[in-house]
Amino acid sequence: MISTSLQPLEAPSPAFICPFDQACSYLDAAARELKLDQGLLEILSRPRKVVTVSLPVKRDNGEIQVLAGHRVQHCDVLGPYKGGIRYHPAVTLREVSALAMLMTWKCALLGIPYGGAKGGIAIDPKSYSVGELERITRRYTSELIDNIGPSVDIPAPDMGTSAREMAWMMDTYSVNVGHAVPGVVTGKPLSIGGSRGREMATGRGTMIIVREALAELGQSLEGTRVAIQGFGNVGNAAALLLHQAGAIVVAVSNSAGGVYSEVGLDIPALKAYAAKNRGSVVGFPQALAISNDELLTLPCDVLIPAALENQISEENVDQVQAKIVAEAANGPVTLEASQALEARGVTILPDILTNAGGVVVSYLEWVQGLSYLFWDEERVNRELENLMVQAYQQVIHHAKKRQMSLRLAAYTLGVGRVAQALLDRGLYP
Ligand SMILES: NC(=O)C1=CN([C@@H]2O[C@H](COP(=O)(O)OP(=O)(O)OC[C@H]3O[C@@H](n4cnc5c(N)ncnc54)[C@H](O)[C@@H]3O)[C@@H](O)[C@H]2O)C=CC1
Ligand SMILES: O=C(O)CCC(=O)C(=O)O
Repeated sequence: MISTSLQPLEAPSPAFICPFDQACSYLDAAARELKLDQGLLEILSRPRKVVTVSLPVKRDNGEIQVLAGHRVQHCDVLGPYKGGIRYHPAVTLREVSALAMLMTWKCALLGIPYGGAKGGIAIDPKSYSVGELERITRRYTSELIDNIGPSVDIPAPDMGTSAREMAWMMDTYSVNVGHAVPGVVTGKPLSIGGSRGREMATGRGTMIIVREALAELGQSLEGTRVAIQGFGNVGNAAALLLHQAGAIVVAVSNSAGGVYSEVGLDIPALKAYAAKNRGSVVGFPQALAISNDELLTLPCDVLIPAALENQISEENVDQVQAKIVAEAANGPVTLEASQALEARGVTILPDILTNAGGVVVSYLEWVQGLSYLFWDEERVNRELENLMVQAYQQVIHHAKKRQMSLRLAAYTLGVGRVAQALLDRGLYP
């Protein structure tokens, strides 16, 4: 039997919030601020290369499924394309294109020499066996073989993927070219050239940016009440580091639901519980069950969406009570909701800054690999801390100087650097 999940590129329903349109709106706002030439804006509005491949996969029961695998390369004017690979049922070409564009601005904002890319396959990894996931990942890598490489495009983990998938990608690429090429991916296991600190890096970067934003308000992490949506690689690490720094993590959730404790959750115990329950926090003792919707509107100081896009929208923005929203996920707050929150004086720490810790340590992993010299975790964390704080200071300085939101400031800095590089290179023919 043959089934297919190839996704047609037809227009979505009107209620759909298109992540690519949202990304382009932010780009337009930055372009207006920078007074960018229209032609330059057109170059930046479109991905340079869009690759969609058909992936026939034999399921364990003998069924043949044909999946669609995407890789969108937005811009490589500053260096090789860089960005994660997402396995999630909601993956579409539009979403991957938006996320690729965000990667371009993120890398430029952090001052790391990469362009932006993203990849994805519309599957729920929990519905596939490890063997099936390995076959899918290897086939996807083989299909992309001419489009990736350590100086061309360097994938990394994103939602639904981890060091395990990166190891399969590295091995498949290496076998295809005939020698070991660790630099083709980052976020690898330590045994094949991964970096210490990469697993916690996105959560650590989020903790650093929240800490800096609180300091700006004369506050500290100690005693700050935090709610976190998503308890995967990013949410889980952010929760632990914030807890260790003295914050009170009152609620966390995953796709199955959430848990709440007025006095703060015991995060190490919750991590251990989730590890035994396929990542789910539901049913954790000494906590009240809450829904994902309730988590977003709880009274707290800092709300950290660390799962999917469009979680705070016109539908729930009026009920959000946090004073700071730290976007650990990519695109978790819609454009309209951002404007409503900003009008109420809520600080939004934008995704391209807040979740940049992952790609920063990916860069450090790549640098270590290229120099055949590996650092201890303390050094990795120190370099991460320096780059994150420096980027935060640039954003806050720019926002104050130009009287604009942190998001617009971050975009203006990122887009401005990419535009300047395009001009200096003679428009990148
Ligand atoms: N992994 C990384 O290094 C980076 C990830 N990000 C972004 O962070 C976000 C999360 O990524 P990861 O933690 O890597 O993914 P993950 O796959 O490790 O974890 C995702 C978490 O979100 C939960 N989730 C899924 N749908 C949900 C829903 N509707 N409501 C509540 N929770 C839900 C899952 O159950 C899981 O706990 C994504 O937006 C990703 O693009 C950004 C930068 C780097
Ligand atoms: O680590 C990387 O290269 C990419 C991380 C990523 O996909 C992201 O920042 O959204």
